[in-house]
Amino acid sequence: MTLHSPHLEVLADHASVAERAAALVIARLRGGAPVTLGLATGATMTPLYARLSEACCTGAVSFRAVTSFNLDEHVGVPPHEPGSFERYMHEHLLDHIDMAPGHAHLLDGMAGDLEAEAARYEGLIAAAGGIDLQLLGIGANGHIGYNEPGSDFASRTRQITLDPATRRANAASFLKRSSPPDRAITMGIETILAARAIIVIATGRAKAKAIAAALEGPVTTDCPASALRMHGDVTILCDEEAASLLAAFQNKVRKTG
Ligand SMILES: O=P(O)(O)OC[C@H]1O[C@](O)(CO)[C@@H](O)[C@@H]1O
Repeated sequence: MTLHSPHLEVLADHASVAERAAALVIARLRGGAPVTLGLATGATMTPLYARLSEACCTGAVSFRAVTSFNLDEHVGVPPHEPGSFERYMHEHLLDHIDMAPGHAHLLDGMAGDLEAEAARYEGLIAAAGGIDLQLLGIGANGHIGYNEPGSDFASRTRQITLDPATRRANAASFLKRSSPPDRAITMGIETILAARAIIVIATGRAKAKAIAAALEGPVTTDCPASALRMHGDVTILCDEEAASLLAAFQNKVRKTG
């Protein structure tokens, strides 16, 4: 197995990380050639999507030639309900940009046959020629998409049972339910690693352990994000809190401090 060192950028705070990520996405879309994006959800992504929406509004970027595939969706949560990733995507990005109708693909967590839904999605990604640029967040337990610890690095899109820690982290998004959903459908780790380039964004102290394990710990299914070191084109954008447990960051701070 060949391992790579992701390109790491540590920025002051969440706003600077979102600004930098937006600049990278906008640079990729400039010129108007067709681009297939992989999209993530979650609190980390919200300021990035706000900047991309704003940039589209002012004409600084267009999504007309973009096709997108979202990473994951909760099972059994209808699209209109709070906590649905489909609802999140409409609220934060899709309703504010000029993407062509039908070009934004989302997993259907309400599908009766989730295996067929996963196969449909993999087929659509393949038919689109694969993903050019995948945006990723990271869970506090190191998950990417909803590939929880223990997920096979050779996994493709499938149904997964969420960790109790992930369900606790999700609780605030599902206040109208007696408990957050226990299952999701997610692109697999191999599906994610098939993207031609990947940008990971991580902010806040709660992500520091996962970032340190992903970049400096062993490459192991115990930390799904460590699989990113098997990919040759990964950029990690962190704020100082998320980078705080990285030896590489601590050494730099010691030298410049
Ligand atoms: O940005 P958050 O809300 O901390 O979530 C972290 C990651 O976990 C997920 O919720 C699971 O896919 C992603 O949407 C997100 O990138």
